[in-house]
Amino acid sequence: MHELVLTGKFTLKGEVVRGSIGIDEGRISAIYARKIPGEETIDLSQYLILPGLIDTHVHLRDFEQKEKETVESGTKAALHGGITAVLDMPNTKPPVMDSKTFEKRLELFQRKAYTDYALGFLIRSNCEEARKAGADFYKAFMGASTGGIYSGDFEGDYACSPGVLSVHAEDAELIRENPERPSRAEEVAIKRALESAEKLKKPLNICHVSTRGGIEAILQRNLPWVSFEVTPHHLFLTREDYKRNPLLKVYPPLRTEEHVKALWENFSRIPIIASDHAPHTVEDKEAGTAGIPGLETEVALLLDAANRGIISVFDIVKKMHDNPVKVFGIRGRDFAIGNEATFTVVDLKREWTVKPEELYTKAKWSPWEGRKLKGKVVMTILRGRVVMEDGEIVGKPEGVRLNVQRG
Ligand SMILES: NC(=O)N[C@@H](CC(=O)O)C(=O)O
Ligand SMILES: [Zn+2]
Ligand SMILES: [Zn+2]
Repeated sequence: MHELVLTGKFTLKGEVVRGSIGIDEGRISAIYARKIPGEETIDLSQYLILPGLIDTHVHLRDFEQKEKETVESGTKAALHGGITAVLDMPNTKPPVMDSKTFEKRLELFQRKAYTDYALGFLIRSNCEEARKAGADFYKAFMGASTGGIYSGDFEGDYACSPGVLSVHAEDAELIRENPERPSRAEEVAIKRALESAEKLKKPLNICHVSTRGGIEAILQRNLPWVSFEVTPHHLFLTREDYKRNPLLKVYPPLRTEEHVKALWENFSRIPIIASDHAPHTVEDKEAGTAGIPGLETEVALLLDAANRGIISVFDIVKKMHDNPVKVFGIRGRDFAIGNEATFTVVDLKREWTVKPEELYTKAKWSPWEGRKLKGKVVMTILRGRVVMEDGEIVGKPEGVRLNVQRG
């Protein structure tokens, strides 16, 4: 008799299977295409059980920017949005650029994280410290974004990275000369990053790709050790939305229809969808800071797109679970016997309207305020424990550090 049994439909190797998942001590102990007895059974037959989704690009701020977001508020927002693990970006205040600050951030997450987590380290001519920190992944900026830190020698920083390097690819010179950050600032930076990747043959993950030239350059080069992310805002919004709502200022900027079309033309070859959850207070946004919150809407936007037939639920699993696991070397998270019983449960039929007051993020605004979406995350399960149900966070901060192959 299993401690817990989930009954319902779940995705398994590209199929939707109706059956039961047996869970013991937080791990998957059985997967059956029929009902099985359990001390406790949760009937999820109306829903679809996905492997615990992972967001590889979030800014949880905290430290000296608690008013923008804290690890607590940001990871609660993640659970609310069906995200079971976050990769935390190091452009914090102070930035995570030395091993002491890295240790401090690790200790903060151990106390406050409601989701599992992997922590980043910002590389900029600090190779020694990067090695000492033993971070879960590394981050470099080729041009200034929030926090203003960027590499003087990107290739040198990339060469030094002890693990997977995520990169913000906008050319420093071009964005200095053109503050509106034209698409060529991204395209030039991506091409330069690909030159370095060709030479160094080390894992590189290009963040928030937003342009035709950018995505086509990566796909043409087709280097197996280069992956990339696309955000929901660059898929579902355009420059026209920004003209109507200045809060939608973000780096890289929202693009014209032409670029958005290129992302959709190549959608099947996008490895990772990540939110780039970049919370700022409304005051800061009105003062012109760049960044868009996305943790609590990203999965629902994709479910809504699945209901409209433009993507499939398997795309969500591939781009928010399977590929993040592969690219960042995350262990123990695959949907298989013996692995962690961590799931994102969705109701594909649920229609709802995005309301700022229902958000857990401190950034109490969303580009999709008032938007009616079909598809919602209804439950998040972490190692066999229900931690979010129908919008309520019912767990405690029991997130753990992801087991990644460390640099
Ligand atoms: N994307 C943004 O516009 N801002 C991000 C930084 C980043 O991802 O470049 C932030 O931290 O605010
Ligand atoms: Zn960035
Ligand atoms: Zn970012």
